[in-house]
Amino acid sequence: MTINEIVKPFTAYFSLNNGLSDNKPALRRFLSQMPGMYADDEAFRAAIGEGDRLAYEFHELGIPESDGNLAFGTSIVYPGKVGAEYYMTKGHYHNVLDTAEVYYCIGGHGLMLMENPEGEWDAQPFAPGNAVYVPGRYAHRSINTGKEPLITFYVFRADAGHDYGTIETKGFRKIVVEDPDGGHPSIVDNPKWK
Ligand SMILES: O=P(O)(O)OC[C@H]1O[C@H](O)[C@H](O)[C@@H](O)[C@@H]1O
Ligand SMILES: [Fe+2]
Repeated sequence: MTINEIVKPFTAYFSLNNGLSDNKPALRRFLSQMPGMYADDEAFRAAIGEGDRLAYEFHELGIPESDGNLAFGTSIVYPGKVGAEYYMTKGHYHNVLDTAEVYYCIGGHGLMLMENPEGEWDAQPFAPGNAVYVPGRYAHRSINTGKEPLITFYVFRADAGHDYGTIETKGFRKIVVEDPDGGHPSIVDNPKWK
């Protein structure tokens, strides 16, 4: 570790009400930044046509990406759907594939959808108080299946990096859609999965 990578003790504030921090501006992801990621292209075009929507935002504090450091912050996925598919993050693998991550749910309801290159997949429930463990080798995507913002606090080793390309190309095996009878979330095969 070089001298400018030494982090001094500090405290960051994240609101328990909306997940936002005043330490650093959040990085915002609008629907238009996720072309092709939702299953229903027509519904996606229609959604963008009505004016772009903020799908999620997250705080990345800029901790040096070196071994021994921890990256942490909040992620806020807003309620909404593209067609029947709930708003979600892009999702990613870690560049250092065997890096795990913990997400602690502060507010809202949803699912953490995961899959690994071995073909296993899983979905764990986000509800206030739940800490979801994402093991190494699992790509992960947060999905808001509720009516309130889904707010999570995450921690992972800072040198893990993000691999977005694999998911952008292949997609996840599963998608989470609102069931037409009853409005409950259901996990179904992704018709676009490659
Ligand atoms: O990176 P995305 O898949 O777009 O998700 C947004 C963010 O979600 C979480 O907060 C992760 O811990 C971040 O590392 C990630 O960048
Ligand atoms: Fe991650």
